[in-house]
Amino acid sequence: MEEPMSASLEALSHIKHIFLILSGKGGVGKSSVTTQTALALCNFGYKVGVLDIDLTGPSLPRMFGLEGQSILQAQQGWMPVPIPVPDNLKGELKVISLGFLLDDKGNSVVWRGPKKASMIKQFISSVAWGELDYLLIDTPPGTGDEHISIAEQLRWSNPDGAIIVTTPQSVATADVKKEINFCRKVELNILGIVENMSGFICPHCAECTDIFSSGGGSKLARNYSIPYLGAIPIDPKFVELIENQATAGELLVHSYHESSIFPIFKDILLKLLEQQKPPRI
Ligand SMILES: Nc1ncnc2c1ncn2[C@@H]1O[C@H](COP(=O)(O)OP(=O)(O)OP(=O)(O)O)[C@@H](O)[C@H]1O
Ligand code: SF4
Repeated sequence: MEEPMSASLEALSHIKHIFLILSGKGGVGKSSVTTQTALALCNFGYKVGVLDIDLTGPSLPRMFGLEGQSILQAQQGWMPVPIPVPDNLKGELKVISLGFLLDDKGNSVVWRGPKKASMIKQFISSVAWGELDYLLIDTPPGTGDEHISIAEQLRWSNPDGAIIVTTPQSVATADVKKEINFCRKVELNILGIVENMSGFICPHCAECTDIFSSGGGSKLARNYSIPYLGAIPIDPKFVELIENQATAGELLVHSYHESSIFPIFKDILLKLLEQQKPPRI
């Protein structure tokens, strides 16, 4: 067995809980679920850090309305980009993403495995998060180099586990099962499955209608003996809130709690918190 990674352990030593967010396929809403988990936890008054290890397509700067921001290098390490939260929220939010380090902020990188591994190692060992209640790690789709690296980096850090995001259409595919098998292979606890884009919230009357099949997520969870955390419908208002940040400068964090998706997500979060391990510190 490898030696414990002391730099990683030290950097994460003031963090109570660590969640990873995984999906078998791209575009199922993994980054949206990461974003909503962070916002909902912040609404509950927690200190939250978000680490984006999707190196080839970092989308969190856009989701949080932070495009164009940069990471500062301080004596303690890389300083995460803080999100200004409204006064009525007691929580804190900060983000680290490769997107903040790229010269052309809209750009992405094409790196081989060792370079990705080295970047992830640096993200885990060199960020000065300070005290956090939760660190959320958004991963790329599938089970590639980034997943192997992060599992290795967190091996001695006792993360709470992974949230697996799927859609009703992709729930039956081999991709989700691969994700479950990956977690079992690297001994990463599975906190539960979230079914995203499950039904559609009408922007006129807020009625939720099932467009595709539903219930696949809960069936899959039952089959694999994994907790089912719940379903999030497609909410055009949520997309609008994300897009508005760029045009109106109205950050998602200020208006998320007013969206119809927030009460739904709050229930998912409560179920998720039931699955978490005792605090690491
Ligand atoms: N529940 C939802 N309601 C409305 N829009 C959603 C919902 N979930 C995700 N979306 C939208 O779908 C698009 C894809 O979502 P997202 O970027 O979160 O997926 P992803 O799985 O992280 O993709 P990738 O891993 O390929 O980057 C985004 O534009 C997002 O705003
Ligand atoms: S969902 Fe039904 S009630 Fe709502 S606007 Fe559409 S048609 Fe009308």
